[in-house]
Amino acid sequence: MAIVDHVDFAGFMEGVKRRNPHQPEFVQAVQEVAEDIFDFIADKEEYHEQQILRRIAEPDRVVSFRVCWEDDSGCIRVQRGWRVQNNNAIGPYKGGLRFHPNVSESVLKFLAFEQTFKNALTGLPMGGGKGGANFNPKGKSVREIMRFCQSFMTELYRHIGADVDVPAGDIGVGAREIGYMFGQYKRITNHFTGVLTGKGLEYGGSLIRPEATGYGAVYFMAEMLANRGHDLQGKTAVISGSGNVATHAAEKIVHLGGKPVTLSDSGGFIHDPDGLTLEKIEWVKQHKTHRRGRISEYADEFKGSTFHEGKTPWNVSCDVALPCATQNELDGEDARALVANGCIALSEGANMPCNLEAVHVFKDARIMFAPGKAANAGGVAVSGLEMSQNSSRRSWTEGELQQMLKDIMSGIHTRCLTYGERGGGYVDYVRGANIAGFKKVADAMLAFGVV
Ligand SMILES: NC(=O)C1=CN([C@@H]2O[C@H](COP(=O)(O)OP(=O)(O)OC[C@H]3O[C@@H](n4cnc5c(N)ncnc54)[C@H](O)[C@@H]3O)[C@@H](O)[C@H]2O)C=CC1
Ligand SMILES: O=C(O)CCC(=O)C(=O)O
Repeated sequence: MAIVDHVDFAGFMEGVKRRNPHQPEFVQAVQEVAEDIFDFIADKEEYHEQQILRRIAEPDRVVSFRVCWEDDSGCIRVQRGWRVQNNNAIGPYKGGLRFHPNVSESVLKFLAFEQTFKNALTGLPMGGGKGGANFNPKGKSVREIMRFCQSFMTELYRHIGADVDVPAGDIGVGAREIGYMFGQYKRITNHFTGVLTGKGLEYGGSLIRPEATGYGAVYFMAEMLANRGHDLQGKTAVISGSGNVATHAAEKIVHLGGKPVTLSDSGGFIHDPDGLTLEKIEWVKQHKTHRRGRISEYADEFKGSTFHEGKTPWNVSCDVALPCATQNELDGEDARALVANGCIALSEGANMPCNLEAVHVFKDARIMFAPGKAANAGGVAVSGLEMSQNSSRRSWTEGELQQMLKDIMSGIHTRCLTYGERGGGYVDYVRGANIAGFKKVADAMLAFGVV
């Protein structure tokens, strides 16, 4: 007879905090999931007996390594790199790489943990991982970026592989950085395999991967609205960030008849009451990816818009909101302001942009709230499709991929409904996403026994 450790939610979280001291982001991500899972597994003995949640909340491994590189003045710089391989129960580890000064083991563990549930929700066979370095690309020359990427891959290459772990981009890592890293992987190993996604189209990349996360977050928003008899036509959207996810979310809002009115970066936000058009969004894309400029310059370029230094856009009145910058960028006070100003739906383009208090405010107000693990899964889903195209040595057309992305986002929405419907038309998407993602990974783990 097995000894079943029926630890309660408080005891479980106490253990997570004790085992992961000084890792607030990781503890926050585990708590958000555990709040729902404890309720779900209350009468499911095998999940307790096999300690499934405890095992998912302990990464399979965390690899940390030194990254040395030489700057343009000949000085040697030393950074720390990581790859967190959280769980590969349903497929090879999969998740992005982040280069940002605030990257830490805690941030990457939270992202790899979230990624495990997100990837399961897509319905594709991908486990969860995440990596990166505390490297600040801001102000670095192109040569410095290249040397850093090469040095990073010189260590990372031994831990990854097309059937082992397949990284991609995230904050600070776009097509340029993926190119430098793929080139270095190929040079070291002499293997041309689908070891990274987000690659250029010339060397194995997939159409619509750059657009997929932002478009997917808006498709998910449209699914939630449709479920309550609404659509995006004529809706004002407040968006944060001005990178890959934010600009493509703004673009899709325009395609679907909505009006995005804000974007932001770490310096502040711009407000354009007339709405960002496709031309204005293209200017932002060029400004950020090629000129590497600040969002404040938008207000100099486009009459009628204003820049708000050091502020976030959550006090601007809107119908829908898409936080697409970074974790914990929206707190309880911001959430109350959004609800008071008439926001009816929020879709998290970024990973964990809303803190726990904000999530509770949205749930209490019963607005439509899509957590990142459901809403921003379009990016990793198209990465999964890039892996399929690489393995089968073929390329799907843009039309085929657009349809697959839409179908995947719609499938995620349906999976959320299965466990999230709470009566009276209200759907708790956080609960729905957590339980649907957990169940798939947990059932695979049960099949493997104690490993
Ligand atoms: N790129 C992808 O496919 C996916 C990205 N995500 C998440 O979306 C978010 C944005 O990622 P990307 O757009 O890819 O990165 P990016 O590097 O293209 O853009 C990041 C944006 O966030 C802004 N930002 C960074 N720190 C900030 C801060 N402290 N305050 C305000 N703004 C800040 C930057 O100025 C930039 O506009 C991240 O949370 C990322 O993990 C999630 C799923 C997939
Ligand atoms: O495409 C991928 O593998 C990475 C996506 C990612 O990092 C994320 O979903 O947060």
